[in-house]
Amino acid sequence: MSDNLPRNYNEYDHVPSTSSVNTPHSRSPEIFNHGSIYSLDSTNDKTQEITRHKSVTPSNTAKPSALNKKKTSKSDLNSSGIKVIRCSEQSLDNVDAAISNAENVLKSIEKSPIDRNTTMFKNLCLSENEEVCEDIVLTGCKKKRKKSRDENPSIRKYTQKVSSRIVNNGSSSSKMETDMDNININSPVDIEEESNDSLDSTSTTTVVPNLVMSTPKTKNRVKKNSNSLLSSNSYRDFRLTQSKDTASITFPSILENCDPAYQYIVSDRRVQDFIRNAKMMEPDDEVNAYDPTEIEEIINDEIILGTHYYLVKWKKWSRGFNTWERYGALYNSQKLILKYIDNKKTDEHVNRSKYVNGIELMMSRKMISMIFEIFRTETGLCLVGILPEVITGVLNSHEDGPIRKQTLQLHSLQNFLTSISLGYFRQQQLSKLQLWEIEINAMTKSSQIKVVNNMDLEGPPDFFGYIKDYLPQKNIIIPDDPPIGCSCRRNCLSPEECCYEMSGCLKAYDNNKKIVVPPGNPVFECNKKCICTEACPNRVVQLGSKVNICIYKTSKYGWGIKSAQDIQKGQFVGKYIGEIITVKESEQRLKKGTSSLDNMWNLDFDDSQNYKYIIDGTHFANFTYFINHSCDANLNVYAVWINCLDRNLPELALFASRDISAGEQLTTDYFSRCNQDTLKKNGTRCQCDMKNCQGYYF
Ligand SMILES: C[S@@+](CC[C@H](N)C(=O)[O-])C[C@H]1O[C@@H](n2cnc3c(N)ncnc32)[C@H](O)[C@@H]1O
Repeated sequence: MSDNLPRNYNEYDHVPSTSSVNTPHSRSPEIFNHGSIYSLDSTNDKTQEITRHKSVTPSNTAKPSALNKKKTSKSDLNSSGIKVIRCSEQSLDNVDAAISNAENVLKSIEKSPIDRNTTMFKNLCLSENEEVCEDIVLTGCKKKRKKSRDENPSIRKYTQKVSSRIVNNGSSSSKMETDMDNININSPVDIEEESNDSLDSTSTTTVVPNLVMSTPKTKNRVKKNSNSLLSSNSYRDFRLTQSKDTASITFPSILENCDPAYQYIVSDRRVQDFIRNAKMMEPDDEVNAYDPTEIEEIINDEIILGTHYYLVKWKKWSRGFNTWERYGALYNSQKLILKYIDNKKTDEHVNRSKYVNGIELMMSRKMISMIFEIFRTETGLCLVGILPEVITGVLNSHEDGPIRKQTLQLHSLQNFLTSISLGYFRQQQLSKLQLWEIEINAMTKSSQIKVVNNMDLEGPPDFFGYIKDYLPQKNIIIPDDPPIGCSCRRNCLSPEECCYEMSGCLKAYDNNKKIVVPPGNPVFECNKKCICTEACPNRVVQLGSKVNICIYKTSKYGWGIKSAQDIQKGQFVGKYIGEIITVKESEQRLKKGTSSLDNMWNLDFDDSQNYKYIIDGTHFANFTYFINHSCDANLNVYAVWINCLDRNLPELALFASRDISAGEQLTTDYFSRCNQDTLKKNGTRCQCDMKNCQGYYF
């Protein structure tokens, strides 16, 4: 989103608006005219829980895992603190096999760079890594003191250390101990396989109400092939058993969740040297220099063997994927280099220490892309499995033999190790995505959300706080006490004067809870003062979405969402939420550039001139944050009132505008929510590729 930061803040009238969905025939609900509603002395006591994702912290990634530390005796350590395993004859055979396989891979890359045959990588796998993978186990329920709502911070920061995240409150119980003991997180290889599972739409909708997640204190080795928390199945089981209790789950740190072989490789100084030298093999390619618009910042430089390298932070790639690039590859990015040099003069120390996390990829982005292509398969990305002792053998082997052979070996090794390193990063990425998925699902009541990135190595989006309800600015109160409700018979199936009628509006839903009124009609659901139950057809948005969705990386415009099941026309899909801020505050945020226009909606359903509030989803939102624009969108937006009857504070609900098949991307029409007059002047190029694509959106 960083490239789409606000344009001139005077374009403020582009902020998505709900007024545009208000048809000329619809009118403000009568209930709005009861002045008393607006002077209700209700307080907004909704303390909601928020998880905030941040990218992995330098200290997390730089530290060797506890796992390795435990297994390594002092005498085994070499200068880099890594256990060195002497090669047996068999290992040396493996070494030869490794090198010849690496060479085959190299040849295949050269011959057919687009060939994504997985067997190349299967060949590269010298042995199954099951034996060396430490499975990580959930430690089972520890009786935790119940936390009151007041104790819970309203905004919690998510770090990869996963420090004590309270997902919900409740009483503790010993029942959990037995249930939880069977839940574990499998090896990364298992995770990779499971990451491509599709969501089962028939899965349970039971919520995890009381869950405390914490950093690992103990780690047990568990049986191979045991259930993985990270698989959809065990996750569902887990959710089913924990309905009333407080559970303690020990999460592995990201590093610990990686195959030790990978950790071993990327932290070995000699391996780093190999990879570093691999850069020297690339041509100094000024013709194909990178497009500077892809680069966010240059953050470090180093001279290696007489060649000047720059550490590049790429737009839309997290810092873990900073790469070292030769000057030639940055030929068109002179301005960025100058800017870096300028910054360096003024703030060298901060600049240098800011991003360095010890395991930056010591290779160019081109090399990453090339090797990354080999990892990619039809169904996702595959990984290399390898034993640490094999790597040791490979590393040691190049020291003997004739020079020509050594050179060849070195060449193969460089590529081989680069591939392995990428596998390591893939593991890290998958772990991060899975942890984020768990966090999101713990906050999502009735549906399941899957997170998938098979496009590149990026982890969860940075700086994104996941919330489940509006987050009002400090001085804004969202009333939660409607003055009136209906008393229709048969759960409103025989309406006398149902809520929508009292409000002078149309009946929005049919008896199957599908929306039937066109966009622009206000929706009045039954509220807490009504006598009807949840089965009432006029209670839909308030019960939460039942649609399983997948947040995934698209090939064209970053993250998006797609349906993980078939959706029927009129079905409720989700609420657009974010911070509720005043118009003035939104102007300031846009001016300062701290919020993005792309993520703002005016709450101007009732009055497009004098509305008070804006939803700002830039920093806090739910999955709807990722909805992309399409000129042929399949979701419509409606303003819905439930327990808050303030005309300025409707909920924004998304409903399917047609039948949608599983796997289809879910989109809205950004046009429908902004001032059409100035569109062309300020439009952003649209890449929806629909037949009716207008070529741009606001
Ligand atoms: C509300 S965000 C949607 C999530 C976003 N794709 C992401 O990765 O965070 C809107 C941004 O997505 C991208 N986007 C959405 N729809 C698009 C479209 N039809 N064509 C091009 N870019 C689009 C633009 O970068 C836009 O600023």
